[in-house]
Amino acid sequence: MSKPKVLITHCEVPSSAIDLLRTDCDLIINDEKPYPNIDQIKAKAKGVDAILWSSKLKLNEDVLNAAGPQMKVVATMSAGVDNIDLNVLRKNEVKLANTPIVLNESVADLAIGLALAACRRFTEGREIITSAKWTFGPQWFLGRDLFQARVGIVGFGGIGQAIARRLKAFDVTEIMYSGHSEKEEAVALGAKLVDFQLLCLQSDFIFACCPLNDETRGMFNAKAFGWMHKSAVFVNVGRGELVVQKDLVKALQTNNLLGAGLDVMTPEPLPKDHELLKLSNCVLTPHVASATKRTRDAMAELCAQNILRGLGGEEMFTPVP
Ligand SMILES: O=CC(=O)O
Repeated sequence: MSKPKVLITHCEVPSSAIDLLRTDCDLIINDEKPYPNIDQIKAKAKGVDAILWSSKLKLNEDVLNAAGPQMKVVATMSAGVDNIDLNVLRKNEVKLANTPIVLNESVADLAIGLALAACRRFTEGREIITSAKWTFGPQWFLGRDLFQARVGIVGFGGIGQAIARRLKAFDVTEIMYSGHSEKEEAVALGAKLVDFQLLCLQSDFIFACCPLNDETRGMFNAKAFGWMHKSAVFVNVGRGELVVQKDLVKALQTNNLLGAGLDVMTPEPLPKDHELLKLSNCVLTPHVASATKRTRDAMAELCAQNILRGLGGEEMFTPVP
């Protein structure tokens, strides 16, 4: 019996995942560097039974059509599925799995890193050194503490909770979160459900880590930044489109926020002359919150296991409903 064909959309998917798939599947691996475009992916997708999708590109009807009706399983190497047309997958009875949970700790680490980098003014500090403006004074270059701060977490899923666990070690005064319903896990973390406006009004640090969907797109807009106080720090490890970016730029330019730490932005990659890069009170990382060796290996292996289970007709470990 012939083996199922699996397309791996990026040649740098960790080898431990490739090894898991290799025995039972014929693999087609995209080898374009640094990453393939959609036409290159579509060309290789023809006739495959499953795809390990390691790409920020849109997985839509075109891709499914290019693959053909036999294609029944997609495993995306990401927690977010906002680049995947879920309706089209559903309509074509294609099973989808993502990689939640395994990346929570790495993303939470980076979120805390960005919060500290923003509140202690890392970007500005480096600029001061490189422009030979380093001086000294008891009031010079003051930042704010995460210690004893009030913190708001928007999106209290696995990542939000991992951030909250780290915040306990910083002795924060209060952890608030917003969302649709009270989370059981919040009790042990001493986190309190509040509405989004109150969270913005009362938090010294605001962490955005919710999924991007029609409800959350653009929720951090001029109004929300207006609710935040001038000494607040905004951190985004969710998706750039959660934010109306021009409103954030304005809030930072006018010092209506102390600072921002962003792992995600719009567009990605960000052009090198973008406004965000001109702001001393903004710390940026290039969408790498899950980019540690351990986590990327775990994400890839989970994708491989999901593909094997999906192709074998078993329940996948982390199906997207
Ligand atoms: O952004 C990264 C992810 O969704 O895993």
